[in-house]
Amino acid sequence: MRRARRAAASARFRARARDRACPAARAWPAADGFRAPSAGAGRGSGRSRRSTRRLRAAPARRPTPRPARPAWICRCPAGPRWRTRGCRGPRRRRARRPRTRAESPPERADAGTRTSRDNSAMTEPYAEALATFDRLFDEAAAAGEPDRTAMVIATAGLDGRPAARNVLLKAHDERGFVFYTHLNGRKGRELQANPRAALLFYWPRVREGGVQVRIEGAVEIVGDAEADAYFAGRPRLSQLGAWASKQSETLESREAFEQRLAQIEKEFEGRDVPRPPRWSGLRVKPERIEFWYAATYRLHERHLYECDCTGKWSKRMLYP
Ligand SMILES: Cc1cc2nc3c(=O)[nH]c(=O)nc-3n(C[C@H](O)[C@H](O)[C@H](O)COP(=O)(O)O)c2cc1C
Ligand code: PXP
Repeated sequence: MRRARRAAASARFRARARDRACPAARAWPAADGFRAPSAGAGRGSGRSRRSTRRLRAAPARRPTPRPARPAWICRCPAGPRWRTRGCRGPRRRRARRPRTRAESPPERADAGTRTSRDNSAMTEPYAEALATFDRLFDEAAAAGEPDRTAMVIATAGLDGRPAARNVLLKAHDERGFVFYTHLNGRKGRELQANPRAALLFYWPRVREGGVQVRIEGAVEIVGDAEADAYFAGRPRLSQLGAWASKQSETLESREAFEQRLAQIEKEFEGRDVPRPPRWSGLRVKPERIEFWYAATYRLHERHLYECDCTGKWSKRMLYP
């Protein structure tokens, strides 16, 4: 009896400690896993979290696992508590642009994935880096890059083994660079354990010989409202696919996936498809942004913007 009371008190203490911890870490939804909507589960348009929950077969609820101690120092206000003290395809003729980096970005209605901009919240070099990204992003569209939003994201779990794969940039602003994925997949699991990532864009058609952009930073999950809004705008089949895919798990056969998809299609027939609870957006909050401009004879130009541990941004050039 006394042991049970002690265990309950200790669980409460752990939960309080977790709630005080880094918001980036605590915001991950419970890893209670993907559950296909069960037969006879909740009906109705069902966008709310509550109805989403009803769609899942009732699993034994496990508490949100406390993320393993990240091997980095969190800079958020709550962070200190977590510190562990520790020639490239057909060439198109393009008008030559002067390579002035500091000009302001063109204002365009079709600003791609760009969302808000609030210079007041940014220190000057960071604002300049984001403006440069915006300008190059526009140039990538004008130059006919097949998909300027494709970026490689590199992660490493606690075993330190790096892994890289492509994802699509869906939003970017001063808060960071957002993509969407399954949180249960390899990248999702690695980022939960070690919420840091590196992003890489390569636009070979931009400027004279191509541009590379490297972004590194901490990763946080986007809010439910933001993820719901993005998910609601996806094609229905993509929405159903998000339910059907147990991303990164072994798939016995393509038929098994198709059957699963058909079953889920039936389940949601005649109603909206809610966002699966473990499918969401992840935002990489830049701490380093490097622009690499190709030059002949490998005499490239590299401009690095970085943030120190006090949040102050600076800029310097690097040898190629
Ligand atoms: C161009 C391209 C874009 C992709 N975009 C995404 C994406 O936005 N989200 C995603 O989860 N997977 C995307 N994928 C698939 C991933 O590269 C990867 O195969 C998948 O996310 C599983 O990765 P993981 O096992 O490391 O979690 C994309 C693949 C390509 C080739
Ligand atoms: C598995 C997966 N999820 C999400 C995305 C994000 O893109 P979209 O929302 O446009 O499907 C992609 C893009 O390839 C993807 O492959």
